[in-house]
Amino acid sequence: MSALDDFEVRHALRSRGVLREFNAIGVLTAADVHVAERLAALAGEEDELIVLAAALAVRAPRLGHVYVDLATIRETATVDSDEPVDLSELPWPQPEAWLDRVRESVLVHVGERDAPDPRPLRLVDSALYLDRYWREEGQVATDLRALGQAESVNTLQLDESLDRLFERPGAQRDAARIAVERRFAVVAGGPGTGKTTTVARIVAALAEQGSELPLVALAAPTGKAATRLKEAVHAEALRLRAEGRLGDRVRDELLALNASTLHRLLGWRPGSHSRFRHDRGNRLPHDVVIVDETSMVSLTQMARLVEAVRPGARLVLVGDPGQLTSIEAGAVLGDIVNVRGPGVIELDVVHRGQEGIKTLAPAIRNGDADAAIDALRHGYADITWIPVDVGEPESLAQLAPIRDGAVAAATEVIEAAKAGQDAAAMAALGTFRVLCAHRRGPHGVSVWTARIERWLGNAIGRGRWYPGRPLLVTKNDYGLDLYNGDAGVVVTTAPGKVAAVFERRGEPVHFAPSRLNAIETVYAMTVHKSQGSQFATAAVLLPAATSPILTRELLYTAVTRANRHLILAGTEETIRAAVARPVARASGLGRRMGAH
Ligand SMILES: Nc1ncnc2c1ncn2[C@@H]1O[C@H](COP(=O)(O)OP(=O)(O)OP(=O)(O)O)[C@@H](O)[C@H]1O
Repeated sequence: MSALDDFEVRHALRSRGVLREFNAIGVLTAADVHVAERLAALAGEEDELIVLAAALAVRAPRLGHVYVDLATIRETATVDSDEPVDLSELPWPQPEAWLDRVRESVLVHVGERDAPDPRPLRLVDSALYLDRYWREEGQVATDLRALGQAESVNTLQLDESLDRLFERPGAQRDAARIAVERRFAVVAGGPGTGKTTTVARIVAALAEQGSELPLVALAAPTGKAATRLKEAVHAEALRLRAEGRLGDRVRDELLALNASTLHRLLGWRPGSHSRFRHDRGNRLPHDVVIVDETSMVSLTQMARLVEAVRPGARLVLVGDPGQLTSIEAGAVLGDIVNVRGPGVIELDVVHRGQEGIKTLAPAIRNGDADAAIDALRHGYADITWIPVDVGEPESLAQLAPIRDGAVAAATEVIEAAKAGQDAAAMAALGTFRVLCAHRRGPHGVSVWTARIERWLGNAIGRGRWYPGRPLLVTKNDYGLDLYNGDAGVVVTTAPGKVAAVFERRGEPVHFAPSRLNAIETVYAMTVHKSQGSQFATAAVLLPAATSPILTRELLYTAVTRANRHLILAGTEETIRAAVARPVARASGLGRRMGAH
């Protein structure tokens, strides 16, 4: 029994009746119960049902929700298990009576009004928030509303810029117009719809507005996404100049742009998760802040960002609201896009990619399971569908395309690594990746990593740092400039010597293996971790249809990781279950921004 299990059991034994049952079945962790009991003890709250409500409010952000809806939690609660678990047997309180008691608690402020005395919980209708999240959500809504005003622009110049920068009218050109005309704009769209291409043209159009060059910040939640954004903007600048659609001055301005992680932009301070150098009292100096991959930005990160944007500056959020949301609480991009405010525009024409994936991805995103199954059955050259449950041992024989692909790609990586060809090894690394929903269990990353290593057999060298070992960084390391999700590979540098190679600004960078802290072998990775990356071939292994992690966003994110070829292993039942289950994150941002 692990220390954690031990703690769970010990805790369950100490807790009181109702909480103990919720803990035992897996709805509440020991930590949820512990925090709620501490809050109650400090305030002298003894009502067990209030402590239960508090523990569910603590649990919510752990699962990505901003609050718990006490009126519906009985129907919506799930536990992370491959097996279906019946939660209806739990002693759920009757919602009306429960809410009446919660409203009276000393732990709880009721309603939207600011209150002088701090209390840890906030109840708005039937939504129970940890006060911190209620404040952050309100702050983001207020700051975005304040930003969302129109700007005075030189319309003649803007028309001229847009006519020159865009070949034809369409959503991309509309997005650029909006981003110049308004201080807050959102450019939403799936992979290959031209979001990054449009960013370059937005900056160009803004630069052409005046003689003063605006100070532009490009940022993304991960280092990898930031690098990609910068490279795409530079490539677009060179292309536009070559086509005679951009002057030298603005081309140079675009080429001088760097991109950073959001953490870096805000001035992350060691030892602090939530405090940054730039905040409401010390705003960012930039005139324009552009954030890519915004679907991965949590409510807390967004709160820190929008308070740091100075009044009068512009904020442009770019991302794909169909993808998985941030690991932490909130579904900020989706909420903002759903409000459909005047600054929001969706790009829907896909300019890149293969026919099959281009047909399958929107079917999933639109929740059309029949169309998704049709696309899989159609026989497109870029899709291989293996309709089996990969958790069943007898399915292995049918998974030969995955074995062949994984072994071929890994062999190429190993050969390049042994020959000391770092760039070639990095390139081969991006040609194939197995993606799983879970980390553990028969459908999980651990089992598949071990399986691929077995398939490779003697091709893998001895020891931990064998040439060709594919690496994944699992924690941000600001000192080394390596970030969670960065992929690298071990390469021979001299006889008997190796280095871990990662890519920085398009160039291979070497690190001594001993300097790396949180690192894993990455023959397979979770779909969550793969967000923001694409692979020539992605082999997606779906979990059982009953897995609570299986959602529409997970399937959509997984299939859109494939650039040229998708191998999808999962039964029709599993695919239909995923498409039918959009992530329903409890979040009040849309309502508080003045939607519906
Ligand atoms: N209007 C257009 N006409 C033709 N090609 C386009 C157009 N817009 C973009 N493209 C091309 O489509 C490809 C994808 O564009 P881009 O990388 O900007 O998309 P994206 O939405 O940022 O996708 P991702 O998020 O996957 O990177 C690029 O090769 C780009 O040059």
